Amino acid sequence: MTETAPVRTALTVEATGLVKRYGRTAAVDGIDLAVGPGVLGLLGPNGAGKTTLLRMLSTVLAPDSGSLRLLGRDPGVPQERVEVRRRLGYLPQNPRLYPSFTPLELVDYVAVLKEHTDVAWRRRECTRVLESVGMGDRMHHRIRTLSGGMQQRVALAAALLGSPELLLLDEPATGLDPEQRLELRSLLATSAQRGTVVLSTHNTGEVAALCHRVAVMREGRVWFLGTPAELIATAEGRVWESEDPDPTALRTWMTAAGTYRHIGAPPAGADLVAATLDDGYLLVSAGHQ
Ligand SMILES: Nc1ncnc2c1ncn2[C@@H]1O[C@H](COP(=O)(O)OP(=O)(O)OP(=O)(O)O)[C@@H](O)[C@H]1O
Repeated sequence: MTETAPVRTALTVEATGLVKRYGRTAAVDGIDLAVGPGVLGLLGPNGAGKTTLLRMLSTVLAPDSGSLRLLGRDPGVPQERVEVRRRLGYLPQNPRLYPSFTPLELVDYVAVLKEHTDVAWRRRECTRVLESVGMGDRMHHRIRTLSGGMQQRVALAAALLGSPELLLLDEPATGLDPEQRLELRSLLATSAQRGTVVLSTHNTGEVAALCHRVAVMREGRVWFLGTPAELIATAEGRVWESEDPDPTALRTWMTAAGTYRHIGAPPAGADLVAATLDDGYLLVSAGHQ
């Protein structure tokens, strides 16, 4: 097989006017996105279109319209798509693993699908990625005997195969205990030194700890794209606390201390408090950036 030289570009993802519909639902409704090296977090409420966007970026799903370039290539062209697939890793939401396979067999199978033909390399690489997610001691156990968090780590190992330049992760921390979440953070920080990581999450703490940039999605669109600090800044001066609920607030909730925290347009004399990433996210996802 003759292979063309990989195209190196500062932008790993270049999307313009990306659209994907399911019947009358526009799951992704005209997204423009330019992503370079580092970790990009996708935040958004249920049904915002995060999974659909990640599935398009992973070449699993073709867009209905718009243009998409991944790693400088056009995934719509079969030959270029093969190269892109070799250079990206994808962890789907709720990955379904073959229960009778062992982790080693499963990860090796993914390596074969990526057309890695060197058996010795595959053995080394599969062992390396399984060890990197803390599954080295269980790589010969049947997947059906593993806990949910362990299965998630096996799926993550498969995504890390070949140290991909573009790593796409759909809620990667699902099922992981706090210690494993910390391990995941350092794994992803390492991956981001080599290329681009795009992950969807509902956890703003994860975004604050890990992401260089954050996109807030709602109804199939990106409503905010910037650094976590910039997302916090959208809420500065718009968060206040009081002893009682405030019906003028956009959102109000009770804190652990029993006081009320509000976001929106503060009334005169309001007791303004420092904004957090949660506040910024809540404002933007409510359509009030
Ligand atoms: N295969 C499908 N068939 C029909 N509708 C779909 C399909 N996949 C997604 N949708 C719809 O597209 C929209 C976006 O869904 P998507 O799964 O991309 O959102 P999400 O942001 O990942 O949500 P969550 O946070 O719940 O995972 C939703 O309205 C969803 O119901």
